[in-house]
Amino acid sequence: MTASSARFIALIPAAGGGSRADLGLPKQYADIGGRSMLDRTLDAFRASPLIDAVYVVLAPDDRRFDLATEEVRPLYVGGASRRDSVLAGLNAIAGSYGPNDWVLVHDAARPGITTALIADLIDACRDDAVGGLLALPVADTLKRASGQGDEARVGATLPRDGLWAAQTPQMFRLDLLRRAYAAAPDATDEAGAVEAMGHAPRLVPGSQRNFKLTWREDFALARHLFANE
Ligand SMILES: Nc1ccn([C@@H]2O[C@H](COP(=O)(O)OP(=O)(O)OP(=O)(O)O)[C@@H](O)[C@H]2O)c(=O)n1
Ligand SMILES: C[C@](O)(CO)[C@H](O)COP(=O)(O)O
Repeated sequence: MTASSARFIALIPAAGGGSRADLGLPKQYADIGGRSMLDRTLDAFRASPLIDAVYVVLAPDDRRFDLATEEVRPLYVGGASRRDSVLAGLNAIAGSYGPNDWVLVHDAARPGITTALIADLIDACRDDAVGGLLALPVADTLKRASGQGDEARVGATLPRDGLWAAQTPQMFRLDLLRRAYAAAPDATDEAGAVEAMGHAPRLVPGSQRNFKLTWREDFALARHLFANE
């Protein structure tokens, strides 16, 4: 298969427990304007003409997933960490694709993703030797804390020049990403694992609407932003 005929596969890790949001259910199933966050996140991938297949990585004991349409294929192989879930998903699909097919890994917890952002990432990376990710330049002044909780104080102000906040999707070739994650048990994103192999992933401007819903208040904001979409 030539680089230009490589396929584009979406892999959506959705096997987390949502402990920081503390909503009483895994946050991917939290309601945003009448539909679950996971259903909303999948919209852009189902609608993208560039995406050949969409997989969702679920916890092995997940009984809530009910979106089993032909467009979305569930993989009940989630693990203890995001990295474990993504690697298990990659291993589950590896027999069906070639080593040079592209995998776009996207958090179920980022329902603001759009077909336009997916196209931006693919356009920027499809001819790249490594791959890349959506990200945003850091806009706030950064403080390193000394102490925790009520005792937290500023220990230092850090230079933010050149710093970007990583979003998803993160897009890498299937074989490279499997090897990278297998060698990086503590990686918190795909790019980090690939960087540890000595590569420099491409940074592609994302969007503030593609924020990750982590805390309870993030869901109130998402309902305000996305309920009419
Ligand atoms: N063991 C895990 C942990 C996380 N994820 C997924 O990875 C994405 C980003 O993770 P995060 O926002 O940290 O979700 P949770 O792990 O659910 O949240 P928390 O860390 O607050 O428990 C989410 O779509 C989440 O479902 C996963 O598939 N498997
Ligand atoms: C992958 C990610 O969304 C990039 O910002 C982020 O690293 C996930 O972090 P989490 O701690 O698993 O939420």
